[in-house]
Amino acid sequence: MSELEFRQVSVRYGHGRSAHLAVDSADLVVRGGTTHGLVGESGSGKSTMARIAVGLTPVSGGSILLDGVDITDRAKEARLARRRVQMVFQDPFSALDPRMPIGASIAEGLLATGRSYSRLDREARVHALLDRVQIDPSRAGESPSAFSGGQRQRITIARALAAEPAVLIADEITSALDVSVQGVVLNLLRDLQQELDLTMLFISHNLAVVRYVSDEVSVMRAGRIVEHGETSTVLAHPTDPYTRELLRSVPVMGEPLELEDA
Ligand SMILES: Nc1ncnc2c1ncn2[C@@H]1O[C@H](COP(=O)(O)OP(=O)(O)OP(=O)(O)O)[C@@H](O)[C@H]1O
Repeated sequence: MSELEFRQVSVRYGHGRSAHLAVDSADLVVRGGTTHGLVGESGSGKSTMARIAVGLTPVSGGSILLDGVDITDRAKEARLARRRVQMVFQDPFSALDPRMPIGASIAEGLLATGRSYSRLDREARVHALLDRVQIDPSRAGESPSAFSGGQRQRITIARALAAEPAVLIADEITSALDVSVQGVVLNLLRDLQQELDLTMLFISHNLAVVRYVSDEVSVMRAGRIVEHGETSTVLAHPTDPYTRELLRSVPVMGEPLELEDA
């Protein structure tokens, strides 16, 4: 089981007077085999944390360690380690190439393992992955447009799993979905996390969703981690005023969370 650690990480967008510190000396540890929720209001820096972990955005300072290897480094070892961190994005409609059959998209994910597969092995693996995310494997040749939003999100999860990730980063993966299918995707993710002993960073502004899947939680505000701990403790006894505010202002399943007095 792999551990992902953000150590004193900062990210600055832009230069000079227009520079903006999106992440400010953030520390966060996703323990091996657990799900760590990252919550915070829009613009607090959550997606930036996801993007730096998979190398889509460079860090301006600090390091990100996967089992002790700094994956922000340019060395070959770091690049190989970074492939073991995979991300599932918010929007399943833009995450898949519309011209590519879904089986081919999933097969692309296999490349990150660095192994070579025969055509038969590749097909067998793609079929097994589709089966695992409850999509009929006989539909591997169909394009993404033939599938619903929830099905597409399951296909993107299958693609991420094809890379045999040590760490999965899920960035608002249910927010573009109908409420009716959000539960299906969350349950699938929870099952996969347990089955594969995945280490998962689960980003969402929806506290109900975070509570459902996360062992631990960190709260982000204006680029800083303002509070972290076991999910049940943080949500029941938030110590930071911002967390209390967040809990009060975000309706959870239509109801404000009941807060015990600190
Ligand atoms: N490519 C970029 N260039 C400049 N500023 C950016 C860029 N990406 C994000 N930002 C800014 O950095 C800050 C953090 O953004 P980020 O997307 O990480 O927050 P977030 O918490 O994920 O928000 P949301 O939930 O709305 O996606 C915001 O002020 C945002 O406007």
